[in-house]
Parts: sequence; C-alpha cells; structure tokens
Amino acid sequence: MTHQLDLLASEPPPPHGALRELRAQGLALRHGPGWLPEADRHLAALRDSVPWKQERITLFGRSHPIPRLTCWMGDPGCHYTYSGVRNAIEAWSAPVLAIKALVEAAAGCRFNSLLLNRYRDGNDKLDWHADDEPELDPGQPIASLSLGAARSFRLRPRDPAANPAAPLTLELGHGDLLIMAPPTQRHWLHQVPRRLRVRQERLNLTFRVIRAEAVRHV
Ligand SMILES: O=C(O)CCC(=O)C(=O)O
Ligand SMILES: [Fe+2]
Repeated sequence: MTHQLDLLASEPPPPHGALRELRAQGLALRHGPGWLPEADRHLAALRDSVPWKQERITLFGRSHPIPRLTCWMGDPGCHYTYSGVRNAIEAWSAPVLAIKALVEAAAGCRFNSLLLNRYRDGNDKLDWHADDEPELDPGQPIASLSLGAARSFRLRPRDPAANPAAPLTLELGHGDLLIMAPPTQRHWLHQVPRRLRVRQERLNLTFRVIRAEAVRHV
C-alpha cells in the first residue's frame, strides 16, 4: 500500500509489527513504529555486550572524536570504510544475531554487516550523508533498528534542483524498524541532528549488504 506523505498525519498508526510505506521521488521507505518485541531486553543486552569504540576522524589535519560511539560487526572479510575510518570487524554476537534474524525476515534479505551507533545523549549526532560507499550493494536495502531515546531522523533530496520532493522527518522511537530500499541512498541524504533536550541514550543498528566482490579475506 502506498500512502501520500501529506496524508500520513491524519492516519491512525499501523497495527503493531506492521510496516507503513513512505514514498516520494527516489525514496522508498518502510517504517514500523515499536516493531521489535521485547525492546527493553534487547536494549539492555546490547548496551552491555557490544564492544563500543570511540573512533576519531581527521579534518584539516586535526584529529577529532566522532560525536557518538560505534561498532562494526559482520561476516569475515566484510571490511567497511566510513568517514575515512576503516573499522575493525567484530564477530556477530548472540544478542545481535537474535535481532538480525527478525530484521532479515521483515526485510526479505540476508545482511552480512552491521554498523551500530550509540548516541550517549542528545549531544551525539550524525551529519548529512547517504550510505552509498562503493563496497555496499546498491541493489539491497539498509535496515535500521532503533532502541532507547526517540530521535529525529531527517531526510532530504540530494539534488533539490532535480528532485522537488519535500524533506521529511521521522521520529524513530524504541523498537522502531526503518527499511530504506533502493534507490533511496542514491537520491536522498539523511541525518540525526543534535537534540540538546534529550538526556537518554539511543542505540541504532543499520544492517547492510557488502557486495561479494568487495569482501576481502585479508
Ligand atoms: O541513527 C540512525 O538512525 C541512522 C544511522 C545511520 O544513518 C548510519 O549509521 O549510517
Ligand atoms: Fe546512514
């Protein structure tokens, strides 16, 4: 079922576990508010078990901590370079595999890698980008699962001159699933802006498919 974006505000929320479609030019999303069962238990398990890292990026010759904690997980060989950071791969852990199985069933796709982000409070953020790195398979969806504090997730067309669709903001809450299907990453950018009033932390898991040709067993 396809909805008009401007009708969404007047629609009742979808039943638990259902995904609503959001479409615009070059954009194909499916959003399930509160989709994950037992979200509290998953949040506690991930918070305590994931080997969170404080990565740094170098801008104009100066090194800065990135404004969130991260962890890269995946099948052996699924390396991924993100904002110039070549992440060490962690092996899949049991708490993550439990969520991965549910997300794969909903997305209809097998994921071989995952970026976990931990926004410690509303000061942590993620700037405008698309998940369009060359090692990612552009024909596969990216599935994003959120736990903890609700945060705004903004999307806008990459080239507003070519794409007149209006920017949109989703509030991604505890247990929400957001599937970003092709060609979303090609035509749209997304961000998680700072929200200084948010004191609680939020975890986000983006499941991805690294192209077979890019898997390197070194
Ligand atoms: O935290 C989010 O909701 C988005 C994360 C994201 O866009 C990414 O990891 O590439
Ligand atoms: Fe992203």
